[in-house]
Amino acid sequence: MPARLSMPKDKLKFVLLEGIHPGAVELLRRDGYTQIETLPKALTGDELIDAIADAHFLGIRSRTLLTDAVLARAPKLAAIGAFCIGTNQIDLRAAMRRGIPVFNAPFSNTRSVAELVLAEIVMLMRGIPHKNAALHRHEWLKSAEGSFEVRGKTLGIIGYGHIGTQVGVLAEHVGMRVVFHDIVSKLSLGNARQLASLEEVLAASDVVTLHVPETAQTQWMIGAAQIAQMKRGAHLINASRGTVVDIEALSAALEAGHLLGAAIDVFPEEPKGNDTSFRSPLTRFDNVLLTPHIGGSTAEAQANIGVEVAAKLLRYSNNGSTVSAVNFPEVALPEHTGRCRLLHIHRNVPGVMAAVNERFSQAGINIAAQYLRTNEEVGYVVIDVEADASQVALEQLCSVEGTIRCRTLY
Ligand SMILES: NC(=O)c1ccc[n+]([C@@H]2O[C@H](COP(=O)([O-])OP(=O)(O)OC[C@H]3O[C@@H](n4cnc5c(N)ncnc54)[C@H](O)[C@@H]3O)[C@@H](O)[C@H]2O)c1
Ligand SMILES: O=C(O)CC[C@@H](O)C(=O)O
Repeated sequence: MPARLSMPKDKLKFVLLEGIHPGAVELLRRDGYTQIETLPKALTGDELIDAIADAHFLGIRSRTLLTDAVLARAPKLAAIGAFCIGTNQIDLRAAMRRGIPVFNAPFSNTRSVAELVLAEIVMLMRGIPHKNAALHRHEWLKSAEGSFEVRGKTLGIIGYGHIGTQVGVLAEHVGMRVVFHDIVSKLSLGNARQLASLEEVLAASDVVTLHVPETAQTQWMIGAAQIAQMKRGAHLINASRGTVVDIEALSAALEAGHLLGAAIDVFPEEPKGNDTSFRSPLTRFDNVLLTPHIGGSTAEAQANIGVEVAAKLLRYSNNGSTVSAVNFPEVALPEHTGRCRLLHIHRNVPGVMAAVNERFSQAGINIAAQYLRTNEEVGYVVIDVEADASQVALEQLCSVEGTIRCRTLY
């Protein structure tokens, strides 16, 4: 039996920004969704608000800022797909309070970032950025000065999560010693060692690479004091978030020769798209390898992310499942063939579920199945009823005090 949604699939609008992989569009179309708007870049201000005003599903990457004020202007928004790992660009709590689950791709580009970082370690240790820049200016710098093998050197990883662990494994394969710092006690892979503090890792490493998320704690966590704790002649790599490193402090350390080089993929201010120019104090340094936030931008990663996140949005739209949502109670759901499925998102306050069940009972509606998950603020209940009861059931549900959102799938 084909799915009957609260709105037919061809009335539900997807808006996909920031050049999301065409595989996502293909998957949505194959599932019967026809209203899919795509844009190659991020939007801000009125342009963003206009684009999402009547969207039911929104797909973004790292450059679209979704604040509570922006979400308030998207009253129909049912879910957000972050087609990347980081979700710091979204006010996750505000989205949750508005009944909007957010889905991401927690590891589809992990390997791509790790491979880039491994390559950067080798490039930096050999002084390649500097020599490459010189050759482009017709200067011949054939010299072994400042050029080292990575074998036997120490790599310090800050943030030993999905990416950090992969980087550590790859680095050990080329003979590096790996130490790391994480706020959580972690299982070390290979011979990696968790040191007692950030300071110890900074002091022990020939190359320091950052793989923390953007949080209040990680904002500017590498400043002048931390760089001073690094060995003279060490290298710094940042492919995490631009707000983790104080760029002025990094520039000063490069200027003073305290650091021999750096590879930076992420910046405090990044252009919204490829038609915008890039400015940074780091462009003046030959020994800094600059990349335009492409750690995760490989054909493989983008194709996988496109399909992974689109599939999560489809599952929520068609089935109600919130499994792997980053900001929402997770409800895993079986198929509901032959029945009508109602989704009810409510404030998690006493009496809501009692009111739901009482109303169904008074209206003589039999509940075939009920699934409930809550967190400290929000409850998400999914109720299956016989198809002929769907309209009455939806009316009953939507009028319960504390309701944030409700809709019917069948
Ligand atoms: N450059 C790119 O294109 C690119 C691609 C993917 C991800 N990223 C960034 O990399 C980040 C890390 O990705 P991941 O998949 O490894 O995330 P993850 O959540 O698997 O790992 C992050 C690790 O950092 C640790 N951590 C958190 N706060 C810390 C702190 N204050 N000090 C030390 N450790 C801390 C966590 O405990 C965790 O182990 C993402 O959040 C994203 O911002 C960038
Ligand atoms: O593709 C992007 O814009 C972000 C990539 C990366 O920073 C991520 O968080 O996955």
